[in-house]
Parts: sequence; structure tokens; C-alpha cells
Amino acid sequence: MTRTSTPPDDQGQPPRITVIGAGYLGATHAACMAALGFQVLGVDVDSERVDRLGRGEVPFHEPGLPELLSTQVAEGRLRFTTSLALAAEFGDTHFVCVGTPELPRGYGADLSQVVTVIEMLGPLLTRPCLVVGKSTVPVGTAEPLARRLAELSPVGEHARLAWNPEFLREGHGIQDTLRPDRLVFGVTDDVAERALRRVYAPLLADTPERPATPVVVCDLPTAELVKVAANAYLATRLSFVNLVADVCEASGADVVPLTRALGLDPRIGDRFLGAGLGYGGGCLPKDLRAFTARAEQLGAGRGVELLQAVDQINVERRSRTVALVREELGGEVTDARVAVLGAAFKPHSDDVRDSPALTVAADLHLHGARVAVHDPHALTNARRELPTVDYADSAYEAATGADIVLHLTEWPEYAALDPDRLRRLVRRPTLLDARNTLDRDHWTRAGWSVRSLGRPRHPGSPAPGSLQHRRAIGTGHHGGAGSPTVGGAARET
Ligand SMILES: NC(=O)C1=CN([C@@H]2O[C@H](COP(=O)(O)OP(=O)(O)OC[C@H]3O[C@@H](n4cnc5c(N)ncnc54)[C@H](O)[C@@H]3O)[C@@H](O)[C@H]2O)C=CC1
Ligand SMILES: O=C(O)[C@H]1O[C@H](OP(=O)(O)OP(=O)(O)OC[C@H]2O[C@@H](n3ccc(=O)[nH]c3=O)[C@H](O)[C@@H]2O)[C@H](O)[C@@H](O)[C@@H]1O
Repeated sequence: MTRTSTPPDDQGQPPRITVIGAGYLGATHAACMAALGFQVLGVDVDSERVDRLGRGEVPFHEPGLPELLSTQVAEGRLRFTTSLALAAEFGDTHFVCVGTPELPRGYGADLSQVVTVIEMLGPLLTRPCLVVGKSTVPVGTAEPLARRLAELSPVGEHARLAWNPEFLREGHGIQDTLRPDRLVFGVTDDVAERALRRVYAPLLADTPERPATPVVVCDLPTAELVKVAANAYLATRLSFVNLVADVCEASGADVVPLTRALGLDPRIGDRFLGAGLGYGGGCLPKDLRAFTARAEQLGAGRGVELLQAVDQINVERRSRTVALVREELGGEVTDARVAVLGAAFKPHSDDVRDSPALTVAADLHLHGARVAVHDPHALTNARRELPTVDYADSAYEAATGADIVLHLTEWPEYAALDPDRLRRLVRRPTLLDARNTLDRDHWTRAGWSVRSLGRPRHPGSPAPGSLQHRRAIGTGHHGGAGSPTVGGAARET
């Protein structure tokens, strides 16, 4: 790494920040940078999104962000535009937060949004500045982009590129941005490092509320790879516990006390050990696959098979859940009424990208089930993604007349449901808790047959087909118009 004495572009003024790409990451980052006191200009190609953000409205669900963003807009620190030219004129630190989705036909990341930003922004950069990649990209992306940026810009290598990967989790975006576990600065010289330290200065000092954020300074490839490795590790951890969950199921062990015991080992830790339906979302699945593709290109050998197995195990959680539904319904899902609780890929988000819950709902629908989905915040996105199933405004409405209730996204609202009330609404009191977070004793006491992923059937829950179960559900066959209801099912509005 080159070290220079006086940075030529260090003006001693607070940096003026632009954030290019105002999706989940960019809108959150822009609002947080403004909350740190900077003047911020957000840029997006989507003019409707820009208009809404400019009015202080957040076009997705992220707890706390509407309040934070609208305050920053009202107080004049945060504005939005569709014009990159305005951004180039305004800013000296440009964060790139555009999407890097999976390639439509396969294996690898689609980098076209990132490349377009560099190609369009480069010629507009007429004074020394720092372009900071935050999007998640395969290792080896940034170095050629840095060269291209210097080629395109009238100020040449004074238009620097750094990579500062982002680790925020949807649903915790503000906390993760303003109080990150760590900051990674991938830089090519100390000018870039100093510029990043100026931007993040408010997080780099100890305060009574929080200790200074640790910083790892490294080269561009390492910064890119830290991020990808973190997501691939998280995915691997989940597929590992889900593999253990399968062994639990086959052997009569219980994955819930098992992961509690695992998590008490400080070398393992208790976070991110929730076995069940597996991971989804706009990041872990696509980042793992992009890493697998890159690792294969770079000759990673058997390691590629490990990553492929992680993906495969995760995908199979969804088909395993469908298989359990089929089993609970006596082998046949056609015309069965299925209530799905949860559509978002995780609680506290309205994101349905690669949502395990929606995959299960779609699969059951495809096999002839009548599926009603509820989610506290993701219904609009879910309807757009999967228009063919029914949607309900409450969990109670979704469950009305159901042969089975599936708990697929662990919103806190669902832990607070009243199993007695629900039991009076359903046709059969059968619950599949695919997230292993509901209180099984409570549901069983209320008369439910409870099934989980990776856990033995609850001792109080009758097995399907057993005399006890047939008594509980009233009769043998399911789905018939004349099936007796349990507890007198009635539609609730
Ligand atoms: N969603 C998350 O929680 C996190 C995402 N990331 C990474 O950040 C990147 C962005 O992710 P999301 O915000 O989820 O994606 P997103 O799809 O929600 O947002 C991307 C935004 O970029 C805009 N855009 C596309 N081309 C543009 C251009 N040429 N100029 C200006 N704007 C443009 C799109 O209109 C969209 O609003 C991805 O690489 C992702 O892997 C990293 C950490 C967390
Ligand atoms: O690169 C990204 O965009 C982000 O991806 C993930 O964040 P996110 O996708 O928002 O959500 P997570 O909280 O990681 O959950 C991912 C998936 O794993 C599932 N999960 C999580 C935890 C658990 O114990 N079990 C489990 O199945 C969730 O239901 C969800 O479907 C990472 O956690 C972030 O650090 C990273 O910045």
C-alpha cells in the first residue's frame, strides 16, 4: 500500500456524501450518514423512489427508518435526486450501494449496476474524490474498477476507489449502521484510508454510550472477500444446524435443547443457530452462490462441494417442510386448506426476495392446496411476487377453516397468538412450527397437534392417523365438505 504524507484532497471540511442506489442498503446508509451530521445526497434511477424518499417516506419496512429519514429530510441534511451529474458536483465521498443480484441464468453475481455507476460517474468526477463500494461483489471486482475509474475521470488517479463492505441486517439496519460490530476499509493508499476515517470519525471514538468501532484496514480483494466470507459462513452455520436437525428428527433427538447446549460453548456462541426452515432473502442465498462460482473459477477444489452442499441443504428445508405438511395431512394436499403465517424472508422486514415462506406457499398451491397467507408487513410485496394464492389481513382470518397452520416466519405477533381462539376457527388443530419458536406446551394444552422441524413430536400431540388424532380432528378423511369442524369453526373478520 502506498503511503503519502499530506493528502492532496484533504480539505479539512466535513465530507459531502452521496449515496448511489437508494434501496434497503442505500436509503438506510444515506439516512444514517445524515444523522451523523453530514450533508447527504441520495441518488437512484427509480424516479418514483426518489420522489417518495425526497418527501421523507421510506418505500419499504425497516423499523425506525421512517422517523430517522423524515427528520433528516425535514432538517435539510438529506436530499434525493436521479441525477448523477448533480451527485458528482455535490459530493467528495460517493458510496455505491446499487444491487448485485444473482445472474438470471445461473451461477454468479450480476455486476451490471455497479459497472454502470462507475462508467457513468467516472467522467463526471472533475475534482479529487473517493468512490466507496458498499455493494457485495465477488473478489477481484474492485481492482479493475479502480483502474477504470482513474481512466475515465479527468482527475485520473485522484478519483480513488475504496471498498467498505456493509454488514447490516434488514430489520436492524439503523443499529447496524450506527453501531456496527466492525468497519472494513479496503484501500489502495493512505489518502483513501484517511478519507474513510473522516467519514466514520463519529463511530471511531470511545463514548460513554459505546466503545470505538474496531477497524480493519486491508487491500481491495480482502475487503471484498471479508463480506462474502461472512455471509457464506453464516449460511454454512445455518445449514450445519439444519443438517443436525435432520439427524435429530431421524434419531428422536431434539434440536432445540441441542442448539442451546451448543450455543453455551463460548467458542460457538448462541446467535444464528436457529434450526428450521432455513435462510432466504436478498443476500445470503445469492452471495453464497456467487462465492461458490468465484471459488470454483479460482480453483478452490473440494471447498466448492462444501459450499454447494450448504446451498442444497438449505433449499431442501423448504421441500422437507412441504413433505411434513403432506404427512400431517395424511399424504394428500389437494384441496386441503393451508394457513401460512409469514411471507417475509425474516421478521421485521417486508422483503420477500427468496423467501422460504413464499416458496413453501407456492409449492403447496401448485400441488392443489388452498393457501391463505398472512404477514404483518410483507403482504404488498408478497402479492406482487406470488399473486396466485389468497392473502388474509390477520392470522386469525388466514386460519379460518384451515386443515393445517404453518408458522414460517417468526414474527413476534405470532408468538402472541391465542391458540384457544385459533382452535375454534380452524377445521383441524394441526400446527407445523417450521421456525421452532412457538411455545409447544401452550399450543398442545390448547388442543393442537404440534409438529416441528428437527424435534420429536410433542408428547401431548397425537400422530396423524392415530386414534387420538382422528378423535381430535373428528374423523378420517380431510378436506371433505362435510368434515366435522373442531370446536365449531366459524369465520372471523
Ligand atoms: N439489503 C441489505 O440488507 C444489504 C445489502 N447489501 C448489498 O448491498 C447492495 C444493495 O442491496 P439492496 O439495497 O438490498 O438492493 P436494492 O435492490 O434494494 O437496491 C438497489 C437500488 O439501486 C438502484 N440502482 C440501480 N442501478 C442504479 C444506478 N445506475 N444508479 C443509481 N441507482 C441505481 C435501484 O433502483 C435500487 O433502488 C447489494 O450488493 C447487496 O448484496 C449489503 C448489506 C446489507
Ligand atoms: O449481506 C447482507 O445483505 C446481509 O445478509 C444477512 O442479513 P439479512 O439477510 O438481513 O438477514 P439475517 O438476519 O442474516 O437472516 C438471513 C436468513 O437466515 C434465517 N435465519 C437467521 C438466523 C437463524 O438463527 N436462523 C435462520 O434461519 C433468517 O430467517 C433469514 O431467512 C447478514 O446477517 C448481514 O450481516 C449482511 O449484511
